[in-house]
Amino acid sequence: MKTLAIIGASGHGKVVADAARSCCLWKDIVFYDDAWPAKTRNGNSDIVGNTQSLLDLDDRPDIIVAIGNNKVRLAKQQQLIAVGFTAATVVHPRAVVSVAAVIGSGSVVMAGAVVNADAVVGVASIVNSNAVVEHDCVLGDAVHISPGACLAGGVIVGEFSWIGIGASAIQLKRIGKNVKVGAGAAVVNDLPDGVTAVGVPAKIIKS
Ligand SMILES: CC(=O)SCCNC(=O)CCNC(=O)[C@H](O)C(C)(C)COP(=O)(O)OP(=O)(O)OC[C@H]1O[C@@H](n2cnc3c(N)ncnc32)[C@H](O)[C@@H]1OP(=O)(O)O
Repeated sequence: MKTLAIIGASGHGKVVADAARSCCLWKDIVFYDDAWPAKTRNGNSDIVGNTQSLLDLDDRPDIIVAIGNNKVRLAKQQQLIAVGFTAATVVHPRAVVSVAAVIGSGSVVMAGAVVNADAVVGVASIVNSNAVVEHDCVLGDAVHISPGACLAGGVIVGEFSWIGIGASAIQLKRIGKNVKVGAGAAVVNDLPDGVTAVGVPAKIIKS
């Protein structure tokens, strides 16, 4: 068994650590954060180094980046993969993921989440607690589906988009890249790249 290094000693990182511990796939789970050595603890866990400390290791752990910002998370994952690290995929044992779904490397699926048949989740993505990604959805890289958000069948979400807590999208809608869907919104129309949409039904408030 290898060690899992979680990069990003954040609240999200704590939840990733809990999910990873529940998987029992790693002998040890440790945090790295560029705020180290000024910051040495994340909740009840030690932060053992920063990115440079990780790069200096001879015995390389698996990595998972737990940085909330979608673009920063993917960039950090790509930086580490480029020098030979392997990005783990963490699926909480109380998530339900279809055998016919694909979860990209470095992505996490939290407790209570459902990813149904033929759904595709890109790399470095977050399917957060109790979120639902229905059958045939296609999520780009570095997407975040917040807790309790629900995507009906066949929804497409572009890279770097963030679906807010408790939001939903009806079937077959296309949500572009770099989109923010506000907490509690209901997406009933396609959304173009780069917009922020809120409300029920979701309306664009920023482009
Ligand atoms: C485990 C975790 O914690 S995961 C994280 C979960 N968190 C979330 O899901 C948060 C989702 N984020 C939101 O909903 C945000 O409010 C966003 C991204 C939609 C908008 O954020 P900002 O771009 O900063 O917009 P801002 O706060 O300036 O609000 C702009 C307007 O939209 C309104 N608004 C913002 N969010 C919403 C919303 N979810 N629903 C309805 N109206 C909203 C504001 O009241 C404001 O209205 P006003 O201009 O009449 O005053």
